[in-house]
Amino acid sequence: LITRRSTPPPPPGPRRLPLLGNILDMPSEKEWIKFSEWGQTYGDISSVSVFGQQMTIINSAQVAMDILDKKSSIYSDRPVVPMGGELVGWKNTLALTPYGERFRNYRRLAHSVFGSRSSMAGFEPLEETETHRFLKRLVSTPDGLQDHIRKAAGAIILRISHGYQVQEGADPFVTLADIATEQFSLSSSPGGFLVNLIPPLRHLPSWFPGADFQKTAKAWAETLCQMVEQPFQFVKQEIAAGSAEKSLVSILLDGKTLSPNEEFDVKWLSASLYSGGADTTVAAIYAFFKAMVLYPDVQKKAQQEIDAVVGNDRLPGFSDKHQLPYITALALEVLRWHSVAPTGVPHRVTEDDVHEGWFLPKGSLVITNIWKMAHDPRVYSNPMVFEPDRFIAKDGKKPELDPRDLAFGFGRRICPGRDLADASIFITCVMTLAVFNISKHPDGGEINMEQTTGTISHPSTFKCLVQPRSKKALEIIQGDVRLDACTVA
Ligand code: HEM
Repeated sequence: LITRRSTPPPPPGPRRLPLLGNILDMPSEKEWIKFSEWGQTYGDISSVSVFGQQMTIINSAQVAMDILDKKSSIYSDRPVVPMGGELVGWKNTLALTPYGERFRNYRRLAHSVFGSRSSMAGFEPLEETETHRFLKRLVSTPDGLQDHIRKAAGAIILRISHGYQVQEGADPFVTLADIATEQFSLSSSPGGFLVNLIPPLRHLPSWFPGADFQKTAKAWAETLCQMVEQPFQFVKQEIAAGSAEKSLVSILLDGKTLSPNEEFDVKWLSASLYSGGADTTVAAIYAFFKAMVLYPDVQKKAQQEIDAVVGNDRLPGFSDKHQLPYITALALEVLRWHSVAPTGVPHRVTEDDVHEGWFLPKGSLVITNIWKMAHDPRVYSNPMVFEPDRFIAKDGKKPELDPRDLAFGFGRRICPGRDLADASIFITCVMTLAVFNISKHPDGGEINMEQTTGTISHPSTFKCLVQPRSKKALEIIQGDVRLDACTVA
């Protein structure tokens, strides 16, 4: 007699066809919309099967915490990405590195340098300096808003990771990193390369018909290598010359003799910050500008708070934050209103698990629908509206859920740059609003809440006017940039 222990069912979801599973149900873009519909139909935890692989979709922050935080020891691996991860080599960066020894080391190192609010405080002068430079670029060429945001985000990350100060105009490291990041995005998308859907293809030699991707992989691996190597060598030279600014790399290298393995970790971890932190911050800051165009009353209220607390004869800084509750709430609302990483980054389960009666097999993926969590009417009132007041307790009403509890992901893979992102968003909002008015461009047309598809999603492009608030504001922008060296304890 054969007794078979029956396996519990997978979480509910659209009907799976024999062989095909749910391939035909899968959205080709903006997955978060379809995933939200499945949430409505099947509940906060649902699942589909694609090429025999189960994908469990979580539509509520509470469920994500119950699974990814509380059972983090088995929910912290990443999927294998044949093209981007294996062939091009991005699996050496933190975001794609498998759960294991190297992963733990990366996280430990990252935490030691900027993993807490207090360690981040050492980078605040640098954030203020780079943001002031951003204001200067903006006043001289307001039409270049998107480029200026990108430059400022890259400048902050490269200073924190490598103590490198970007050049005005085209900067070689920023250009290189942006090319590599674009190649990452292309090489990790499931639809972009067949080898990502049919992994055994990765063993085809490059001369084989249809295996052109091998040549592309080689070229992109070279770009990635340059992106990792060049800034790292820069720090080594600076240390040798005695002129290194404090940065993640200089702190971890200075005065120590590292084994090749340890050096590998410092090198790849530092490069991981740019790919994880530049484009994400850009998307959030651009969303801030869009929100200010769409919500002039919010802008006015924010400026009134700055004027009352800071006055009009200096730029605000981090030291003013505790007196600026509305701006603090506004920065949180930026994070909630526009989901930078709408479907997070997939986690991979390393052991069979049963959650509330549903089966999540070893090797299956878990996707967090962060967009839905941030726009869930059960959690946020009028979720599509930009409304900072939701985060301020008033008349006995408690503030709504802090979006930092969901926007940065979950469990042991939670974004290690969250305090840095938080700081960058706050300082850009407050410094910009202190000296600029942001308004609709006369030939800007209709502005909507559209956002681009992809792991990192940007607000759709729009035109706006960015004008100094007064003559005095212009003087402040054009004043000297405080050149505080970074003071990392
Ligand atoms: C608004 C800005 C940002 C948002 C919304 C954001 C969001 C996220 C999310 C959702 C994840 C995936 C978490 C998970 O797997 O559950 C993540 C991972 C990551 N983020 Fe961020 N992030 C931001 C800024 C940054 C910054 C500034 C840095 C670097 C300094 C950074 C570095 C990383 C890295 C390296 C990972 C991979 C972590 C791992 O796999 O262990 N991020 N981020």
